[in-house]
Amino acid sequence: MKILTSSQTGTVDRYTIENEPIGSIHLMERAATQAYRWITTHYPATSFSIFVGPGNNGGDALAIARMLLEEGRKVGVYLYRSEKLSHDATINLERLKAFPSAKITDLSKQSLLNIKPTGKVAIDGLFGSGLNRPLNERASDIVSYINRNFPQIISIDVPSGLFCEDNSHNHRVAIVKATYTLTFQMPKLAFLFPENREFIGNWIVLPIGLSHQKIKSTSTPWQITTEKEIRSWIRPPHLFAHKGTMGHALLIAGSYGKTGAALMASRACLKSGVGLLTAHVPHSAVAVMQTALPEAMISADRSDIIFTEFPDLSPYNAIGVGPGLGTKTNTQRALKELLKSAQNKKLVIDADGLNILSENREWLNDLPPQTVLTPHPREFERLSGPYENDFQRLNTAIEFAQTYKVVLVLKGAYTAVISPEGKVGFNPTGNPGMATAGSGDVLTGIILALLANGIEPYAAARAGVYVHGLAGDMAALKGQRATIASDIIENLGPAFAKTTEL
Ligand SMILES: NC(=O)C1=CN([C@@H]2O[C@H](COP(=O)(O)OP(=O)(O)OC[C@H]3O[C@@H](n4cnc5c(N)ncnc54)[C@H](OP(=O)(O)O)[C@@H]3O)[C@@H](O)[C@H]2O)[C@@H](O)CC1
Ligand SMILES: [K+]
Repeated sequence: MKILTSSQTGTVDRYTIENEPIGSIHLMERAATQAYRWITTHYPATSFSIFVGPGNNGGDALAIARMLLEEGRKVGVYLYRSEKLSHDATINLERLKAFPSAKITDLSKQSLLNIKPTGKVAIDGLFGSGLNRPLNERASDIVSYINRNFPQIISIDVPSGLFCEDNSHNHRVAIVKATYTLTFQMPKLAFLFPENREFIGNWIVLPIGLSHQKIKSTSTPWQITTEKEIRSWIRPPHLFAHKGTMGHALLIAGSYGKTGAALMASRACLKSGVGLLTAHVPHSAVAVMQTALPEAMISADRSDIIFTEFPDLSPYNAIGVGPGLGTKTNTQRALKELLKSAQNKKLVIDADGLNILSENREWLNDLPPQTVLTPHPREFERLSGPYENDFQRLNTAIEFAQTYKVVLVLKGAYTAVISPEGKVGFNPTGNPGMATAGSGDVLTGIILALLANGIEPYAAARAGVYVHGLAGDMAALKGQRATIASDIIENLGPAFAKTTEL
């Protein structure tokens, strides 16, 4: 699913109006109807305070108010800047006034202290995608009033005061904190940044029939990964598949006390459809690995406790390196050698592999093209330097992927997978229960398997992140809090089946 900027959405909006053809007032009616239906389904017998701004976001809110009145609900309508309403909002205000029961308060003529709220749920239609500057004092006061006085807030299209993309220079105190955001047609980029979570609450996309053709032809670097895409990348094993056609992966992982990382990444890799897996581990871990995971072949390091050397790479289609490695000098040296020798291999680097890279940033220039790096936010900060907010972090990450020609997996809620060309695939699956020890090792194992299968690195990373999240969601059905990495691994079978086989 594409994510467009607010100005691109405006273009699609105008195109739809001209080409469907549909009057803008009818498009507003369609949007308001969708929101009204959602609201009445989820709030069957509630009264509402409806806050209305000067633009078409306000127009939507006025139409919703009328629909609720028609149904016999009690609503109070609170108008901000009634003297300056948009054309379609004016039409909807007139339509609303036709209802004798309409209770309309003009906020420009009232102190907020004298306002009596109607019910406990606010509908926020102050500003939407047309916000073009941070809110002034009066508008900020209204936003604070809403945030303070209503335990539940439903924002129409966008929480008022939030810009759809860049909020670097915004006043964060002047943004509505929605319980639900009912957004039209496509999510907005700002919804995917963890720092905006307190404003957006749960977001729901309501389709309003904007031109598919125009959306398709509008180019954007931002996508949300869909199951349909995953299916096109991962095919179920064909009838004549054998372990040779599914690839041979090499995983370099573990150090004394961290054999678990090697074990979890290996198990996840095997459970993700690799043909053969060789795990290279410190000598002392061999017995544990062979006992716990008889399906893996083992390559033993001459060191008992850390990674210091690697086997001949020619048998392997893909290499994963990093989980539980430690950052000892000899390990660093071995990693440097590995990067040199793996120039024509598919490679995924995680955890301590990334920490070693951040201590030796010049090595980034020597990574094999399209290497997959999977940092969590702190690891990325160590690699790229500090950033001030999530929007800036995304831009830094895009630049980073382009500069070093790598696939960057920026882990977190809505993990962003960035291609060397700067395309971004946000991931919709997963839950907070997955922030648990070993979860990253599991992801490395999955991506390694898909790389060994021969899937292109950008697709392998997006698919890996998606299936990892889905397996985590399935595990969380038995309790988010109790989810551990092994539960994610156990659910890889059903998660792959759902996305690629059923
Ligand atoms: N996408 C679609 O297809 C559809 C979109 N629809 C809906 O339309 C919404 C977009 O409507 P929109 O463009 O009229 O903008 P909106 O957000 O209402 O605000 C603009 C107004 O606010 C003002 N203003 C701006 N910043 C301000 C500030 N800081 N402080 C004070 N004022 C400020 C600005 O005034 P000005 O800049 O001229 O002073 C202008 O008057 C969209 O979110 C969705 O809800 C649906 O109806 C149908 C289909
Ligand atoms: K709004």
